[in-house]
Amino acid sequence: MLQLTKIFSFETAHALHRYNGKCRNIHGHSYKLHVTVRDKAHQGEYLPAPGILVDFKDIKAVVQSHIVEHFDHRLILSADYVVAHPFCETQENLWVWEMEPSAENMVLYMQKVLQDVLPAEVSLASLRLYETSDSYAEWVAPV
Ligand SMILES: Nc1nc2c(c(=O)[nH]1)N=C([C@H](O)[C@H](O)COP(=O)(O)OP(=O)(O)OP(=O)(O)O)CN2
Ligand SMILES: [Zn+2]
Repeated sequence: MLQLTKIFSFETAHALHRYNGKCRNIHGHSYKLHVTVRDKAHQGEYLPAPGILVDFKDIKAVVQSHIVEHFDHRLILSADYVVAHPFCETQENLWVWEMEPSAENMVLYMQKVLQDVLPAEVSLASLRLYETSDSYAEWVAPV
């Protein structure tokens, strides 16, 4: 199986409603997102000129416009969190979600967005979202 991965970075603030610990308060992360795509039909043969499955630039353009530009320098909170902390509503960069903005839910959201917009030659194989250097959530396509 042939796969390609492109790595993205963005800064986002969030808080986890009802979390028992410091992450219940608004704080930020420098997220790293690893987007891996795979050939839909590759059988192991060399690729004809120019020898590429899909241009890294095309993956970059899609992920930048559909993910990074929406998440970068935003504050993401659940509707439940905002109800419990109404002062947050005044934040210009606020993005209210129906679910909690955990690493798990963020990666699931990204999968739903990206599955429909990637170049036709490839499908989404996995998404790995690093919240810190040693913590990540990952979605992996069923084989
Ligand atoms: N399963 C999850 N657990 C946690 C999430 C999450 O999204 N999914 N999120 C958080 C906090 O938002 C944040 O990521 C925690 O940051 P930090 O405290 O820096 O991370 P560590 O707990 O690894 O830091 P230590 O310094 O090792 O305590 C929490 N959990
Ligand atoms: Zn956090």
